[in-house]
Order: sequence, then structure tokens, then C-alpha cells
Amino acid sequence: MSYLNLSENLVPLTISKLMKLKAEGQKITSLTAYDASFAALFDQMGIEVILVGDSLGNVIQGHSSTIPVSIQEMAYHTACVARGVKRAFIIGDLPFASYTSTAEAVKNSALLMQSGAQMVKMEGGAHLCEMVEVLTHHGIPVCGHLGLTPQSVNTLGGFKVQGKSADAAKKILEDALALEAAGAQLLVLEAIPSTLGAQITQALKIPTIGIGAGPDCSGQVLVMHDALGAFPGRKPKFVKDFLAPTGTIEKAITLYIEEVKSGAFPAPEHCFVAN
Ligand SMILES: Nc1nc(=O)c2c([nH]1)NC[C@@H]1CN(c3ccc(C(=O)N[C@@H](CCC(=O)O)C(=O)O)cc3)CN21
Ligand SMILES: CC(C)C(=O)C(=O)O
Ligand SMILES: [Mg+2]
Repeated sequence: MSYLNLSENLVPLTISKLMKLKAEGQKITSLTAYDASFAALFDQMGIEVILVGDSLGNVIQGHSSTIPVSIQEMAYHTACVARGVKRAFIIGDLPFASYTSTAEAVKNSALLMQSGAQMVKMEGGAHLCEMVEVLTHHGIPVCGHLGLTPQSVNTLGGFKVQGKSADAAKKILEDALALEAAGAQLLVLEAIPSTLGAQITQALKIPTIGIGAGPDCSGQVLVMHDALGAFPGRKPKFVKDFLAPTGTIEKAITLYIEEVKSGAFPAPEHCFVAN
């Protein structure tokens, strides 16, 4: 079964189309990519959103966090991905400490947009609102990122599930509402209880893309290496290897798309629960 409407094959995805998918209750499919070959394959198979993630610090560069990644490296990989893509919506991750002031955020976001991104993503809550407003006013669409924000691994004290207590959940919901009010047009939710993922998705007009945030987000994203079983070491709970049960990359991506669209992924074993 193909979820890609062939008549829409070459109609590029836009933020309006992603809003429409949420409104219609159709799940949004997303994977990370870092090069033209995988980006082209995912694009042709119907993946709707390709995230050039700063997770490239881990999976490409071999670091143990995303902190060493530079804006130049993000721009390079964004340009590589953009050359492979005809249809998918491309989001470029702003790396660690590249948006500590509004002026820096505008300069670095412009570089990602000029490298081929259609939106930039930044980690954090209400403190980013002024920045989100300015970027949006300058024609730079913003995706927020709440919950486990890996660029803050050192202040969080590790890669830990967030929003497990009622107070912590309330804070994340408030941050989500604040980002939307400031103009954010998409929101990534990472490693939070499924109940909170559902609550935030319901409270917002904009789509949410979950990674370890439960089945009720508007869509799902995985790091491509994780979805293809290339995760060395202990896998986070939200990771599923789609290659092992299928045997080829194309079949693995097809299964990922089918399971996200049908709601079969994420299953309870990929999800977190509140306290
Ligand atoms: N390959 C890869 N996949 C990712 O999803 C990913 C990266 N790299 N690099 C950047 C961040 C780091 N991420 C991580 C890393 C580890 C966990 C993890 O081990 N989580 C525990 C939670 C344990 C707890 O709350 O105490 C888990 O069991 O899933 C989660 C997200 C997500 N991102
Ligand atoms: C895991 C996703 C959401 C991300 O931010 C990344 O790949 O860098
Ligand atoms: Mg990232």
C-alpha cells in the first residue's frame, strides 16, 4: 500500500500542507538525513519532512553529544540534502550556541535557509519567543523543540525523559503555547510521556512531530541511522529498527511510513509514561 498520492508526487510539501495533514488527522512522516543519496531516496518514497539534524554530531562525526557541531557543518549537510530533494519539506537544525542572541539567530538561520532549508529548528521554550517572532517576521519559519533538548544535556544532567511530574509537564505545555503564540509553525517533542504529547498536540493549532512523545503527536521523526538499525550501543527506548524485519532499505522505509501513517509506530514499548 502506498501512502504517496502520485498526482501530488512532485508538488512540494509546504507548511500549509503540513497544517492540512494535522487537520485531517493524517500522520506526518519525518526522518533525518545528512546527504543527497538518502535524502533523495526518502523524498522519492514519500517522506514528508526531512530534518537535517545536529544529531549528525553523533551519527556522522562520532561525538557523544551534539555540542561540537558548528553552523558551517550544518550548512554543508543542509546543502547536500537539498540537492537530493524535490518534494519533501527540509528543516535545518540550528546547532549549539548558534542562537544565543537574536542577531546571531537571524544570521545563522539565513545561512541554513540559503543552503536549502525551508525552516529552522531551535531547542527551548518561552525564552526564545522574541527570537521566534523576529525570525518569522523576516521570512524564516521556525520549528520549536521541547522535552529532551540534547543541546542542554549538561544542564539537564543526561539524556533523561522530561515532563514526568505534573509541574514539569505544565511547564512544557506552557512553553509550547508560548512558542506557537510567538509564531512557531511546527514543534518537535522529544522523550516526554505519551499523555503530555497528546495534550500538547490537542492544545496547539500547529503540528507536533514526536520522537519518544507517544502515538498522538501529529507526526513522528527518527534519526535515519536508528530507523535502519545502525545505532551502536544502547538504544533509546523510542528507537525501532525497521531494517531488521524487512531486509532492504526501501522496504524498511516503506514499513516506517506505513506504521507511522497507521499509528502502529510508536507502540507502547517505544513510549514513556508519567510519574
Ligand atoms: N543516533 C541518535 N539518535 C537520537 O535519537 C539522538 C542522537 N543520535 N543524538 C542526539 C540526540 C540524543 N538523543 C538521546 C540519547 C539518549 C537517550 C536515552 O538513552 N534515553 C533513555 C532515557 C532514560 C531516562 O530517562 O533516564 C531511554 O531509555 O530511552 C535519549 C535521547 C536523541 N538524539
Ligand atoms: C532527533 C531530532 C529531533 C533532532 O533534533 C536531530 O536529529 O538532531
Ligand atoms: Mg537536533
